[in-house]
Amino acid sequence: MTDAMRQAALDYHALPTPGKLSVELTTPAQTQEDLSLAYSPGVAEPVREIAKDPETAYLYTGKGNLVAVISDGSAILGLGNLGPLASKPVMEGKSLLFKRFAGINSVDIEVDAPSPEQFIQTVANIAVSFGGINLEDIKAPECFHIEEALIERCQVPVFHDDQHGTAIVTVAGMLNALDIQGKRIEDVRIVCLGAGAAATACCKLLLAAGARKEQITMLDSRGVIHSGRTDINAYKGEWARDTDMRTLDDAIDGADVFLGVSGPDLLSADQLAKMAPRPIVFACSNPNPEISPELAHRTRDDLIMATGRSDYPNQVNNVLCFPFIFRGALDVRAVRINEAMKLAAIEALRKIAHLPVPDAVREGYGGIELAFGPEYILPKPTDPRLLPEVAAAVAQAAVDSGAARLPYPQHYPLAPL
Ligand SMILES: NC(=O)C1=CN([C@@H]2O[C@H](COP(=O)(O)OP(=O)(O)OC[C@H]3O[C@@H](n4cnc5c(N)ncnc54)[C@H](OP(=O)(O)O)[C@@H]3O)[C@@H](O)[C@H]2O)C=CC1
Ligand SMILES: CC(=O)C(=O)O
Ligand SMILES: [Mg+2]
Repeated sequence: MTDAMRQAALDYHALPTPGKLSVELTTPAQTQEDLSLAYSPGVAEPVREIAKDPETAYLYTGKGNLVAVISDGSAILGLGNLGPLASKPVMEGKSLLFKRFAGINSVDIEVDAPSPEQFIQTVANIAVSFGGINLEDIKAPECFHIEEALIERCQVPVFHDDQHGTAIVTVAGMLNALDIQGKRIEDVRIVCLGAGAAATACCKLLLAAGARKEQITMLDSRGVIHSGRTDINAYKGEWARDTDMRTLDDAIDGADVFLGVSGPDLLSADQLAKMAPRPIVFACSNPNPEISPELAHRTRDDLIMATGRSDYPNQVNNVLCFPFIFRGALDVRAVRINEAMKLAAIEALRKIAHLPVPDAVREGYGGIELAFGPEYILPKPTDPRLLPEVAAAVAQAAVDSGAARLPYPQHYPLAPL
């Protein structure tokens, strides 16, 4: 990042007021009468109603359109465990994206918890305030138990975005990229660099989409996850292969797909050069990918290259999922976000990428041509069709799969924001 860009990023966060969010009122609060309705004595009436019937909280409070973005700061982007306070800009950023793209009110909550159990207890204790819980940037393996426990304990959808949001967008982009490269998911050899939250969920969902487990080689910071390893936890153990490969150098030879969800600059030009013809490289580590697009394109001209960033073509980033999957889930008051809802989101994302791109979207990206192909495998986050299409697909899947507590919304399809 240039010095000018770094300063612009800091200024963006500092000005015109520190941070990226504020709270606004939705009801009048000017007169004595307003105050006696908003606060004492009027506020006692909805209190009594909610005490009698908790469902009325969705009628008398903002709960139904409020998602908490919650982190312990243990895996902030690809920057590592920098603690809860340092994660706040990212969590505010996720809240910004919820509001901007799906009209969902969101608050960021950074939890300084000395143990996963205390984190779980803290989130479970406050979950009643929200329509949904978006867990963010919590490292593996703790994130798996944390999410499972919270799904069990909370009455509202709990979704670890780095696992499932990332996996949904990755699979949608991968299926489209494979089509362009003329390859079938059943046939391709996949190398996944990283064995944490994002990697595990992406590989699971790739399997659900048709990939074959024996064709996936996963690596952590110590190399290939193989059956001889005695230093791996049970989550990694699920991916252990009976193989002589030990390093990325070994694994990448002849691979069709590189999925990077690990850290910066870990795939070299030589390694990329050894991949099969027409390879697919998703270098998704943020802010710096496993290989820079410049180097990748200099190295070979037959690849499809994607990163997690907004400033290159093919952004594979969970922003394409979490605002819209929560919109659909909230609007049918889903009790959970299940596999059917994830698959519906994948299909909706894939489909939009095939449609002509609205001029307004192109203008926001410097007026460049955008059409389905190697440089455009997924819609841009600003595409106004994401909200109506993905939310509708998710809501319908929730209804059909029994996760919804309300019928398919009469006010759907939603108007673009
Ligand atoms: N584009 C997107 O939408 C998203 C991108 N990401 C990116 O994915 C990365 C991982 O995030 P997440 O899964 O949440 O974090 P986790 O902490 O859960 O996992 C990180 C994984 O990366 C591995 N790793 C670290 N360094 C290396 C290395 N040198 N070689 C191989 N593997 C390495 C770790 O290995 P070990 O297990 O040995 O410690 C671990 O398995 C981040 O860079 C993040 O920005 C994440 C979510 C969404
Ligand atoms: C995009 C995102 O959630 C991450 O890099 O962690
Ligand atoms: Mg994240």
